[in-house]
Amino acid sequence: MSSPQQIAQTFSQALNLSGSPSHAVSTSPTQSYLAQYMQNNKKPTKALKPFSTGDIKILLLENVNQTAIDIFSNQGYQVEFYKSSLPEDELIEKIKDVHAIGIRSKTKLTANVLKHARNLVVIGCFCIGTNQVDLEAAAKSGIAVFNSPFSNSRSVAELVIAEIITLARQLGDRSIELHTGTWNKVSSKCWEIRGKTLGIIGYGHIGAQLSVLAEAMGMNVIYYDIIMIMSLGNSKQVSTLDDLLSQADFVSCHVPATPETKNLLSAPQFAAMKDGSYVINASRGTVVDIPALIQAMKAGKIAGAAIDVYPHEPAKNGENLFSNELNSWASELCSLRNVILSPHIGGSTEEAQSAIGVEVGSALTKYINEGSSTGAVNFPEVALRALDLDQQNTVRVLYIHQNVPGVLKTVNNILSNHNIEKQFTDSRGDVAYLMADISDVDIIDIKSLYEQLEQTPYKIATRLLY
Ligand SMILES: NC(=O)c1ccc[n+]([C@@H]2O[C@H](COP(=O)([O-])OP(=O)(O)OC[C@H]3O[C@@H](n4cnc5c(N)ncnc54)[C@H](O)[C@@H]3O)[C@@H](O)[C@H]2O)c1
Ligand SMILES: O=C(O)CC[C@@H](O)C(=O)O
Repeated sequence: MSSPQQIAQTFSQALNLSGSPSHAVSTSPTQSYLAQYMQNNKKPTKALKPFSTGDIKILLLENVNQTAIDIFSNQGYQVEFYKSSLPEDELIEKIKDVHAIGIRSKTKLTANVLKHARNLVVIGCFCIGTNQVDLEAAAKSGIAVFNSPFSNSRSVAELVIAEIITLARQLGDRSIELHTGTWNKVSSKCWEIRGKTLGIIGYGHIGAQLSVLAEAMGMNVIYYDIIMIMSLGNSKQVSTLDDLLSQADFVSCHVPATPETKNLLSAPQFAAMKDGSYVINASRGTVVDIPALIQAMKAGKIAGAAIDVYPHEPAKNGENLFSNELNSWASELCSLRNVILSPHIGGSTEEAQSAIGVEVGSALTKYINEGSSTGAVNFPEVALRALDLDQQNTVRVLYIHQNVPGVLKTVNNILSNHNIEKQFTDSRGDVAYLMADISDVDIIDIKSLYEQLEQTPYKIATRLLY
């Protein structure tokens, strides 16, 4: 029979974190098991404990809200926080060791950046848009991505209402004039919004909210979307973008950044709009072709525009929009009358940011602690009831793998010496995710289980929670 010292050595090897595979999250619990074992030379009654949350490192960029920092700190995670995004070389350095990263819209998590992330298990986009992340590269590396699908929708819709009125009344110009002392009391080409038609492109969370607010103010609402969507109130879906452009006095974009929505509004679309109509873009900077908009405004076709998002946005506050040579149109746009420019603040309210912090912070915590991927945008959605910590010697197996035949047979064979209490598996594209709670697991089994799962040819990432 092995002496306690021999067993201690075996456990230490199993635990050696420097040699341990990147997705294993376990340190002190097993050490405490070991201590008990060495004292008594018999198995402790409660051998396995959850991994130590103090080992989890989280990198938060772009001034993610305090509510998220509080959630992570309360878990005991190590949190590193930055107000702005980071240049790519610094990001690559920082991302190497962290288990989770929280970003907003500026940080580009490309395949090149992600390939340096040795321990990363999850990405939190503390916003709606996820176009800044290479979602496929993340999934193929076993990294789940979460966002906040609607916590800032109302804030964006309210900003757009403000912009519609501001454009209709040329309020921005009057304010700029009076800031330099010029009194310019005019009513020519200033309108009420009551009775005017708002055309919404993209009738999702934001478009639908906007529709309700606009109707409450007496506007007629039409919308265009690539899918059939139930209209709210008296709004009406039109079947083509041209239908919308030819009828609307105000056109507001609320679509995601996709190859199909790149330059969705460009010269031909501006030409199809009503004379003297207005353009609003608070979606993504790729959706409206700004040089074409400038030409349409100079020609008098478009009477005003409100732009909140840009193709190349500064990385932090204080940086100049004009200094990026890719924004060479910026000074020409600024010289035009009745143009409202805002620095991507559609979702920037206290209410939205704190709700997003709670929502995404909680999703990340659930994924790290329990493996639950419900709500992930790039990943199979898999969840089991929380691991029953009072149950003896139970381990949760999280196994992310290629979606190919034969995996379940192999994995269940590896687990077959244990009681599989519950199991759930699902796939999305090329990636599948299996979660199983197994009991009757001795601490010595854990290393062996881990190694066997890691050696399977389809493995993307393995985590064992206990
Ligand atoms: N300015 C900001 O601060 C801010 C804040 C939040 C969201 N956003 C952006 O707003 C956009 C919309 O957000 P949401 O929450 O309403 O999204 P959503 O997914 O709920 O709705 C988007 C809608 O656009 C439709 N759509 C997609 N492609 C289309 C196309 N080619 N033509 C017409 N319709 C199309 C979809 O079918 C969907 O109904 C996103 O890009 C998001 O990133 C910006
Ligand atoms: O807060 C941000 O940076 C992004 C806001 C918005 O564009 C979103 O996608 O939710």
